[in-house]
Amino acid sequence: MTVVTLTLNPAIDQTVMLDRLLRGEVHRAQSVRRDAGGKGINVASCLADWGVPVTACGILGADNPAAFDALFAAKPITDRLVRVAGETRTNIKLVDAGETTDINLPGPVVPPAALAEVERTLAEAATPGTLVIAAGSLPPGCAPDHYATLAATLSARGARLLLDASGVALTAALEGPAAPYAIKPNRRELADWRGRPLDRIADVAAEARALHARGIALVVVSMGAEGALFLSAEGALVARLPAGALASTVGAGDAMVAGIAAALKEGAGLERIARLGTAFAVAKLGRPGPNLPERGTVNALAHDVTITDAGEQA
Ligand SMILES: Nc1ncnc2c1ncn2[C@@H]1O[C@H](COP(=O)(O)OP(=O)(O)OP(=O)(O)O)[C@@H](O)[C@H]1O
Ligand SMILES: O=P(O)(O)OC[C@@]1(O)O[C@H](CO)[C@@H](O)[C@@H]1O
Repeated sequence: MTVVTLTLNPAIDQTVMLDRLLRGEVHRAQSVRRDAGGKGINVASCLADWGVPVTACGILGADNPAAFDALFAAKPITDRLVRVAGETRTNIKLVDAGETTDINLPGPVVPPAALAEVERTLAEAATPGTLVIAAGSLPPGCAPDHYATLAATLSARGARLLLDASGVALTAALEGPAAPYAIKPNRRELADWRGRPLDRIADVAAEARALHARGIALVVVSMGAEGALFLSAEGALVARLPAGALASTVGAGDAMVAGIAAALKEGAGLERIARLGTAFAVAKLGRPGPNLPERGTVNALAHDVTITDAGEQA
């Protein structure tokens, strides 16, 4: 199974470590780092660390590609990103006491010709049987139903879409004519879409079941420190693993998506998907940037994941 990521709104993540974040105050940062990012890029980076070669499609600003060029030189990621005039956005991540405050910029306007070029490269890469992981916000210039259209195109081509989106892009995809193969919203994104709080895990499971009934084969809802719910035709599980020291929570959800994709590539069932997704996420939490430790460490974490039946949750 070939794996392709689609990142239409990548970012350079500028992570600033602070002792304590105080609104309105002057802060002296402990340290700062810059990583090539954006959800699909982070997924590609984690998959590459696990040993899965991946093709990265999408958009990149032509004026500041250095961090991305370095990532693609260091890891087995085939760069099929379409260059557009201007800069890739820089997103600010303020980390204090393990908590992250995100300031995400809108990103540059993407011209229609560039989007058409992305469609061409994606059509070449997404042969039948391919898993396409579309992740992150849509840039200005992109139609809000872009992912909904993509779900239909890929399904007609015999490729599968794993979608990690939020807001109107997620709503359009969930309510469009073709269901994505899999989705990974976080709990808040799912609650925003549903228009009601999902305070109990039973509420999350009920929404996931309803989405599965609409044709989404695999529904994963990440819930931060509470773990994640995994639901498919095989059943509904909650997977949890306590994290050690948190280096940065940025991209934990993307690492989980990478773990899900790695398990799908193995042809795994729901429990292995839940174990590997959780292990990737927790492994990433211990490191800054979209990076995993070596395979043995991730496998040991996967072994330690606690799996419970979602029906047993309050
Ligand atoms: N503090 C934590 N302790 C243990 N596991 C965690 C913690 N934070 C995140 N995780 C793991 O990482 C997974 C993904 O985290 P989260 O739900 O925050 O995703 P997200 O909101 O999509 O993140 P992001 O957008 O930053 O990538 C969780 O389902 C859980 O398995
Ligand atoms: O603005 P979006 O596209 O929703 O999210 C972008 C982003 O926050 O997602 C990644 C973490 O998941 C970061 O690398 C990046 O800055």
